[in-house]
Amino acid sequence: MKHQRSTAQWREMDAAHHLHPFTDTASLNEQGVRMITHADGIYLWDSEGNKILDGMAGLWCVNIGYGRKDLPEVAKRQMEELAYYNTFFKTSHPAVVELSHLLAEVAPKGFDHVFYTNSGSESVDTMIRMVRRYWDVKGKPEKKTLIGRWNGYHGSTIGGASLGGMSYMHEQGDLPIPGIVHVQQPWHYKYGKGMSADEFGKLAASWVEDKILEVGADKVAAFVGEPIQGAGGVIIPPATYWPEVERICRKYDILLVADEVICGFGRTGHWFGHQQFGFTPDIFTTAKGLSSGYMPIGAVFVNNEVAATLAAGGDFNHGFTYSGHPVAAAVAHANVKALRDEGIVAAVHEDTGPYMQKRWREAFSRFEHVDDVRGVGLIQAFTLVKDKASQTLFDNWGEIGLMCRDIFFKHGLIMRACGDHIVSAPPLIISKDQIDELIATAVKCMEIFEQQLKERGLA
Ligand SMILES: Cc1ncc(COP(=O)(O)O)c(CNc2cccc(C(=O)O)c2)c1O
Repeated sequence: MKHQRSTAQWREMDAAHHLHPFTDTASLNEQGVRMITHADGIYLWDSEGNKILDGMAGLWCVNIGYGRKDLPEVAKRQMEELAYYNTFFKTSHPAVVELSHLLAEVAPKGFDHVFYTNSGSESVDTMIRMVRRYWDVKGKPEKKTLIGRWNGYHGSTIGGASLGGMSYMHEQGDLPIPGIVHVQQPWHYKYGKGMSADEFGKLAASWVEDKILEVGADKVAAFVGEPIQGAGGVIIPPATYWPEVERICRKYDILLVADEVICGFGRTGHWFGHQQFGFTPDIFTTAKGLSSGYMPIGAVFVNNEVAATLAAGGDFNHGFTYSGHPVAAAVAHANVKALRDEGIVAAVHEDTGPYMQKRWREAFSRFEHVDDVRGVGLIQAFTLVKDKASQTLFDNWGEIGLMCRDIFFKHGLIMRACGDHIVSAPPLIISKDQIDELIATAVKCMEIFEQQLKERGLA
């Protein structure tokens, strides 16, 4: 597409009008934005013609890869046929019905009902309201408290940001709202020194039981967690953690919610992350991979018992103008159908996922300032450490991570620094050759990074 402006003009206009998310606007406007103009497969191009390997699938969301020809066609046809109608007041439309039917097919058994939103945050806030409504209908209205984890991420709405455990978000806007509490995250490397993975998984799960007893089981509505904490730095719990959390939730009659916004739709090699970890939630929230980012849409999956309970309560007074938006639903349907029928999720499980995990561990375990090299499917990470032998982290958590991320960016590779964790979650269509390309570039960058650490006297 011929662009009518120069990068400089775009930068000037962006600085003049555009407020960016999670951004120090003044600092950004000093340097100017990078204008991403188009993308294909796993690659992006900026307005200067630079080609970039997107090791983060946008924001963990472009599962099907960029540049699909089918999805725009589907959007065009749907927009021409029915660009919008709502799903309030006893109305529906073919696109959202077909999507709902397909989602029930790919969801685990017993999840036949979905509620639609426009984002992960809206899915989380919908879940909060659903959970509290569920207990109202059950005649236990005092069961209102939700338990999340420190360093969990559940979005930026008041509810999502409260349920998340990012203190720097709580400080802005007087969060968390009442009725939301947190337990420590199941980060073995930091909190389980000297313990086996199995032992630490059980210990971390016991923190949930401690919190339930502290609040009072009769007051606790749900426990909410990401199967793998994404924005928190790809914190992968030990195998014993989630089954133990599920046992505890069943013991105290507390709903178990999985936030699958990142882990959902094939990221771990399973359709949903909870299947990777062998637990069954009552509700799970999704967005991102549902449409691969081609259209904003989220969906809350509820099991049949929760659905029946909500239905028994009459009107559930919640919903959005664009809940089940026809174009978003049609695109999501085509996306999910392709993830299934093109064998993309299956390939992550059987082929590219194991390949990535093998190459990732081989490539990064040898670096002096890298430890806890980890991953499953096509979500992987490692932690930058000051001293590997003593498992000592760097001071000023996050500074070193940004330094490392900038080196990747300079060499045409997008990886994410979450604190001093370096994480990657590429589009699920990445080939083995492209995995080799990602790893080779990242290794070169890590060599430069460790050289810079020495030159700056940081290690
Ligand atoms: C687990 C989880 N739950 C909810 C949300 C909120 O989704 P929306 O953004 O669509 O409202 C998320 C989103 N995750 C997310 C969003 C933006 C940036 C980053 C990052 O890692 O930099 C991560 C998420 O990862």
